[in-house]
Amino acid sequence: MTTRVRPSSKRCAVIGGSGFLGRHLVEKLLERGYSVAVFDIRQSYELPGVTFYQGDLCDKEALRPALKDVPLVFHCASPAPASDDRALFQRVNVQGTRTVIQACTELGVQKLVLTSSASVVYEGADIKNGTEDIPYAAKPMDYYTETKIEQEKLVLQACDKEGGLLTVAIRPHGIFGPRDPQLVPILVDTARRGKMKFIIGDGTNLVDFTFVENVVHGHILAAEHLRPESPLCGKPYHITNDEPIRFWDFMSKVLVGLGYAAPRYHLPYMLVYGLAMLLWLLALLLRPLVAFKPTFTPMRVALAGTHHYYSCEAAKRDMGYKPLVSLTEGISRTVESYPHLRHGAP
Ligand SMILES: NC(=O)C1=CN([C@@H]2O[C@H](COP(=O)(O)OP(=O)(O)OC[C@H]3O[C@@H](n4cnc5c(N)ncnc54)[C@H](O)[C@@H]3O)[C@@H](O)[C@H]2O)C=CC1
Ligand SMILES: CC(C)CCC[C@@H](C)[C@H]1CC[C@H]2C3=C(CC[C@]12C)[C@@]1(C)CCC(=O)C[C@@H]1CC3
Repeated sequence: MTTRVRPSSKRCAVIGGSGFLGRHLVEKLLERGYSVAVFDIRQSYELPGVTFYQGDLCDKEALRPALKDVPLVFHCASPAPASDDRALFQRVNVQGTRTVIQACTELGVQKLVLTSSASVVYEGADIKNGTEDIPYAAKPMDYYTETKIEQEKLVLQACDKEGGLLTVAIRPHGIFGPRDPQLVPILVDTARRGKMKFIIGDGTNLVDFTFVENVVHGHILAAEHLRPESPLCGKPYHITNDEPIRFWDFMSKVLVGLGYAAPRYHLPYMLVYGLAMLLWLLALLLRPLVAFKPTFTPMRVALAGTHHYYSCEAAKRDMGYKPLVSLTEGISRTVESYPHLRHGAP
């Protein structure tokens, strides 16, 4: 007779746990008494209570030891959204997620919490207080979004209430906070190159930016409320700060907090969007000869010039979600965490 070890309910695995969100999630899980297995293609830190497994999530054999005897798995790995490598996105976000689901099923994992993205419904037009029933983007604006849609569908369809794997997807938007590798660093780099003088459009567009600890809180609540009888099974949930802010006010607060000037001069949205499209095409055509990556991609220009904020009422109703850190507090903690990016820092 073979005896299966009953997994401790305070054990979990975080795929992508070396990343920005993943590490914040791991730290909070440890605080809450979980022991954590981190699976990632790279190891970026060491912490007591964490066992690291280094490997590619597309490789089921590599995944197995990390997910063995673990009842709860968080999947928050993805290639960086700024990449334009379509094959990589397909391989990791789509094929890799299939592999994760198979491994979870074979190993008897009970719950899988996916980090999806609110951008799965965004295609460049305004979204105001968007709810989870908005259809997926019919024309995703980039490969990242295209594959996040496929990934979310795969995970939600894998939900099996009859004793199998339970799944839920968290859709954060505009995550920011200490150690974020993209939003603040890209913003500061653009400012240092003298390109953050302009406001794209009239500057009144409202957007969600979500402090990383609130995103973590949403993930843990989702995991703890996911049961066969709960409404969470097979559903996506927006997790935001519930404080939409003008895109350009947020950018200005971060820039000014770090000692840079706030953008002042307005440029027409359609003009900048057209230029971004042109640059993107040029980069594509010239790729065999020269590699250049425009800062102002069509996706970024659209995000900077349209409304995109989402309702988190469903998360409040079904899992008792409430943001723990306000936008003002989140911005000030973020700014303080980047002394090396301050204006004039060596
Ligand atoms: N940063 C943001 O504003 C938003 C992020 N998200 C989602 O949140 C999740 C986490 O994003 P971040 O922490 O910002 O990114 P990140 O780049 O800091 O972390 C992603 C992690 O995934 C790992 N990874 C990538 N490919 C892998 C592979 N083949 N095998 C194993 N590990 C692999 C990376 O090494 C990295 O540690 C992603 O799923 C992303 O789509 C969703 C909405 C907004
Ligand atoms: C150059 C400037 C116009 C903009 C600089 C800031 C941007 C780098 C960020 C502003 C909104 C951010 C954002 C994302 C990445 C970084 C920004 C474009 C995501 C695309 C990250 C992945 C997601 O799932 C959605 C995010 C939306 C907001």
